Amino acid sequence: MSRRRLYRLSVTSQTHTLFVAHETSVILSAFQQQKEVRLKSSPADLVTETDQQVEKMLISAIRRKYPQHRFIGEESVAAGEAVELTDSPTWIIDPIDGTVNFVHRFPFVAVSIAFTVNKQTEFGIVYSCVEDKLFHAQRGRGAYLNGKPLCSDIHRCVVVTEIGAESRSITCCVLLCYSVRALGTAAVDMCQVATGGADAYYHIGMHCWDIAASTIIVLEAGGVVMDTDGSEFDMMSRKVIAASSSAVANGIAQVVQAFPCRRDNEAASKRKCDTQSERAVAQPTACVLHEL
Ligand SMILES: O=P(O)(O)OC(CO)CO
Ligand SMILES: [Mg+2]
Ligand SMILES: [Mg+2]
Repeated sequence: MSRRRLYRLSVTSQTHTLFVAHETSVILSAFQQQKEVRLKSSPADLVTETDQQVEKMLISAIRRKYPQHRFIGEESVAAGEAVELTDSPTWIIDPIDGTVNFVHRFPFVAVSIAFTVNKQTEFGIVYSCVEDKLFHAQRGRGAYLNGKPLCSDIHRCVVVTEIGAESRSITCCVLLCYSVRALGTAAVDMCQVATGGADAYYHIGMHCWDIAASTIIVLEAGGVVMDTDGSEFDMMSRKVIAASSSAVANGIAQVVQAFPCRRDNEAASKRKCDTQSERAVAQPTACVLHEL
């Protein structure tokens, strides 16, 4: 199957073409290779050369075309850039969503790209590279998987979330629903809701680059996105429920237990904890390396 996919997306009245083929071929060719792994904010927050390389490639390709646009990129933020979502056209990029999967060759890794103007998401792209599944949505124009329209018409009561250091509320949903799944990539988890493969996704602790693109894909597929407390979704809050209907989303909001979580756009000085961890453990761990 050809992995060269071409997007034609209308951005602020201009039609432009965005190739993601080259960037994703970099991920696929590195997928089976040995990787040098570094830790960021915690032992489960990994980064590889490929994450950094793909983010640089994407940003420089987009910047050549749109020099005035702004960027929020996961690895640029890890390198010290501030997270600032303004009214200016802004690209929110997660070069590899599912880096732990990528390191372990668990075949769910995605490139996630969202584009916002006036803080509103205009379009989102999630490319699940190994599956060769390309999700995209544009505001008001629907959501698509490999070019075919998506709708969220299925109620199978399967919920996706992620189980990690900051995922303290999983047990409440296990008791509530039929079954819980975790694919290791928030972007692909949420796209499962858009396809109807799962009824809902919820999480506290993901970042804007993990969920920005898949949020508009869920909405354009007919789904619902809200804060885990049932209030309006806030891209910077790091709290999200995505569901096939308001009833399902509200049901989850009623049982999710809140816990403190720093906003993405909190001042860098207040994110001291992450920075200290990065300095302390900037080398591979044995538990990761024995798999390589
Ligand atoms: O692999 P990443 O980009 O760190 O994202 C993880 C969550 O932090 C999976 O969604
Ligand atoms: Mg991510
Ligand atoms: Mg990532």
